[in-house]
Amino acid sequence: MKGITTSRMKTIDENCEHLGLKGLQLMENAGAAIAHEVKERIQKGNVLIVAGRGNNGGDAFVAARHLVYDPAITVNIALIGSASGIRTQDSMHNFALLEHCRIEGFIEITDPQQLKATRWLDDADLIVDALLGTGITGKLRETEATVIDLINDSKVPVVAVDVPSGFDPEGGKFDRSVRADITLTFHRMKKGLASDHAKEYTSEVKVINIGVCEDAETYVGKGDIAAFRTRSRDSHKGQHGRMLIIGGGPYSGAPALTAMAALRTGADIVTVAAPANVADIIASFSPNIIVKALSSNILCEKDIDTVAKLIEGHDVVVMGMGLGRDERTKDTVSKIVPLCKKVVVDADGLYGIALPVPEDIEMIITPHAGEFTALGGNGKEDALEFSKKNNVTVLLKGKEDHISNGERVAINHTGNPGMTVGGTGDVLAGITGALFAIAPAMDAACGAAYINGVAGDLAFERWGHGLLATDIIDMITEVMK
Ligand SMILES: NC(=O)C1=CN([C@@H]2O[C@H](COP(=O)(O)OP(=O)(O)OC[C@H]3O[C@@H](n4cnc5c(N)ncnc54)[C@H](O)[C@@H]3O)[C@@H](O)[C@H]2O)[C@H](O)CC1
Ligand SMILES: [K+]
Repeated sequence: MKGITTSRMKTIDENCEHLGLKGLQLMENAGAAIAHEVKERIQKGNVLIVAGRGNNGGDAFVAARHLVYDPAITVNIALIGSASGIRTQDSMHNFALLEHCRIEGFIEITDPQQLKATRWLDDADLIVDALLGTGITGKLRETEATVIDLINDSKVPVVAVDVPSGFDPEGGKFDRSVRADITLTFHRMKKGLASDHAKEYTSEVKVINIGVCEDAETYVGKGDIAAFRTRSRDSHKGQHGRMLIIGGGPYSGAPALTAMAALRTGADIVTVAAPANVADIIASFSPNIIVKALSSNILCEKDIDTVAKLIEGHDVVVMGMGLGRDERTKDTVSKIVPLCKKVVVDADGLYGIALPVPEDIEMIITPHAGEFTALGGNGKEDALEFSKKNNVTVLLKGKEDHISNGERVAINHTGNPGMTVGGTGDVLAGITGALFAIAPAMDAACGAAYINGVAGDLAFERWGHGLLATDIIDMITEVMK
């Protein structure tokens, strides 16, 4: 079973919040499950909870409240750091409730020797490891590392909360980690726990349902763009994506819309390679767009060397809009795809690609229903199978967009009927390419569908059915705030 990444889990958490399912509710379910597991393992005795200052610790504070309800169980809590340093509201909330419970002993640890001095490790019948969960970042700090060694040296059975503390949820190798008898991981298997070296750190893993509603996982929500909204202060030019658009010919507006949408989504550099007859028109739309004129008035074989050189200097290619469907153009598109690392293909470009996509190319296609059928797709229910079979991420546009990378399907239900106006597909392709330059295909396609739809909804509020594709572009930054 492939596990999910921490960022995917964060997205689900944020989508839960937006659906009205609070983190505190999820924490309560997580903590109750921990308490249940502890009781399965010891009917009576001493439980030592080793807690960190994040939500991993918060889960254990809930478990403590549930456990001490049973007079046969005593609970001692060792918190790494000070209670005033508890980092999250949910964890602090559950810590405060412990004032009203029969907790045997509580200590704030700044020096691991303090834990040794309590002898709680010697007297414990079971340890709940709630030091660190998916919030671990970078090299293990000294206090935590020594406490982990003390836990392992104690030989006391360990129930790990979400992931063994110190273990990398993403599957990398960290220097030290708790060795658990069982790990209770919440909602979905984590990528690291599905890796073959996980066995060294936990004898068993149980996936615990904590009541996440399905739509938080299936529907694309604000959580799906969280990663795109923050920017590190020390960003440098080009870090947020250099995009090459190959478009235009019979049409000139389409690639310009794609370019402006990409810039508004945050792409640093956008170059449009367009047939000579429309190059100046596209350049005239905005000084923000770099335009390279190709050889004639349609994309053709003679342009391949020029395009190949341009591809080298960009992170992602977006191809198709406004190209027209001349046989020479379709043939040239099929020859350009193998030169790309990451490519978004839309509109007329879809008539030139060969499926399945070669393994070494990451492709997102953004067809509407008719284009999907022309590619051999069989309606929105086929998105998962089609993407798996063809090694392509599909953003199938419709009243609800269906997005799949062959592993899962996401549904975007933002957007409105006003968006049938020409050019919205060009805008979507530009947003998709800008995100694809800095994120995996599925995250980029989901994020783009959401941003495009919400920007369209904001434009609808302002202009109703009279909204234009350029209005959607103007709303992109509003959505990404
Ligand atoms: N839907 C869910 O998945 C739920 C998850 N829950 C639990 O939440 C944790 C993740 O919580 P988070 O606050 O993000 O972080 P952690 O508690 O895992 O860790 C942060 C904590 O650890 C310190 N820290 C970070 N890196 C290091 C390091 N290298 N060395 C030492 N210390 C480090 C940091 O300072 C913080 O204090 C998840 O695992 C679940 O257990 C929800 O409660 C339920 C729903
Ligand atoms: K843990």
